[in-house]
Amino acid sequence: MEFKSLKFPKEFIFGASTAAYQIEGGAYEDGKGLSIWDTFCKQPGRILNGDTGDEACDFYHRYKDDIKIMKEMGLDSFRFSISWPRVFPEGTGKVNQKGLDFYNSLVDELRAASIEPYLTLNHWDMPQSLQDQGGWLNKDTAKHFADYSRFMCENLSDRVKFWTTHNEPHCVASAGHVAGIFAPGHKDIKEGLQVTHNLNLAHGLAVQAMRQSGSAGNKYGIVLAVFPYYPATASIHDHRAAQRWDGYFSRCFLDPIFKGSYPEDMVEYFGDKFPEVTEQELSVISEPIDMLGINCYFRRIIENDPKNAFIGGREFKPRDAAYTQMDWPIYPECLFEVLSMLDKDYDIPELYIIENGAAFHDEVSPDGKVHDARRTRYLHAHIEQAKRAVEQGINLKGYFVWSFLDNFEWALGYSRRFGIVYVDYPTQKRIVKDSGKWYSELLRYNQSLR
Ligand SMILES: CO[C@H](O)c1c[n+]2c([nH]1)[C@H](O)[C@@H](O)[C@H](O)[C@H]2CO
Repeated sequence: MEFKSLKFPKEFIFGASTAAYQIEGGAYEDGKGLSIWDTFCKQPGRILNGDTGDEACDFYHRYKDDIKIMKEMGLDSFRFSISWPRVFPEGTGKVNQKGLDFYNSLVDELRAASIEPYLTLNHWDMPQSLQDQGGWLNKDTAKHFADYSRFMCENLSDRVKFWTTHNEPHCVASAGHVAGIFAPGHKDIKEGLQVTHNLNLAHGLAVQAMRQSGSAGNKYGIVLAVFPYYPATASIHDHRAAQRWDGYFSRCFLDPIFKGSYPEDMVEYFGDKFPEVTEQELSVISEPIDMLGINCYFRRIIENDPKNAFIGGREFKPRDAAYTQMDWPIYPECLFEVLSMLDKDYDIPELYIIENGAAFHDEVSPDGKVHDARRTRYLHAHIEQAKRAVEQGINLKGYFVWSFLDNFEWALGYSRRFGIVYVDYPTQKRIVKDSGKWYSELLRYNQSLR
């Protein structure tokens, strides 16, 4: 029985993750306002093949049928995000009732299927109207985010227990404001660091706001991408470069949230580009949270690169590794190593793996099935590492695969498939891949032991 080595505690939950802009579609429907990704996709050259999230997986219309698939698979939980401009077309002020109705119905359908909703409030698709007022560079946006978070909590927290503020704020700050490859497409290091701080502030304000209005027993947190960082060689320059990547991409979020201060080495490294930070703001950012969601797909091997003006390093790709279609090295131990580091260095009540998965070239075979054996092997190997962490006493409470559906992969459009369910975009037909069937068997095995 292959699953004996994947036996988890009874309360451990298995789920699948998605995000609004990547699956919903309905981008201009029923009163939804523009998001910065709606705008970004319309800018020539931004997205591969000129793809957009206009229709995506049409989840906005097909969610009831998709939830039937989730139930048949035996998902314990479904992680999704709220499209802020679908509920607040201008980001603040007037509510779009049809947008709120959609999320109320989504949550009702999930609960009726005995699937635990796991919610993220900001998965990058912020309202364009707030971007027009400076977006995350404007500290008022942090307050608007807290008001939006409070509103959603008031309306859904009788049925939604798990609330996370941001998904990967580092991505919004670095890819969106330094590298310029994600919305809003800015390229300014000082701006990116200010956005880093403002996102942390928005997180803290939102947790405080939700705690005041949400139901007792709710769990509040954030989803961060955390990787193990390795130097490409034994040279001190590569070691320092790896430390800088870990310093910015992990600790410039983990430390203010869990320790109430930014890492001194990073404040020193960025010098006058680092934003002004007050003790009062740090007190808000470090508002205690109940859980941390982790996105971890691989390890990052870093070599020194003075030409990288932001962080002074670049990723090294060893030839002896296997790679996914994202050119990410396959290294299952990344999960155990990240969870062990977090358990050692931070005081975190509960940990969840919110995203882990792989893109491979998938095809529908003549038998009408999708035989994605590499994805099954990837999931098996990584879930084994999650089990290893649980056996070491690390307080890991759940694992969510990225993703439930093939979906819009940001600047790469629809060219990458991460789903355990295949989406034939021209027809929107769903096909549960072999990896989805394997994952379902794993869930059923663990449920049989409860
Ligand atoms: C480099 O891995 C990151 O942690 C990461 C990978 N991913 C993510 N973050 C995002 O949260 C998702 O929206 C992406 O679709 C998904 C797949 O690219």
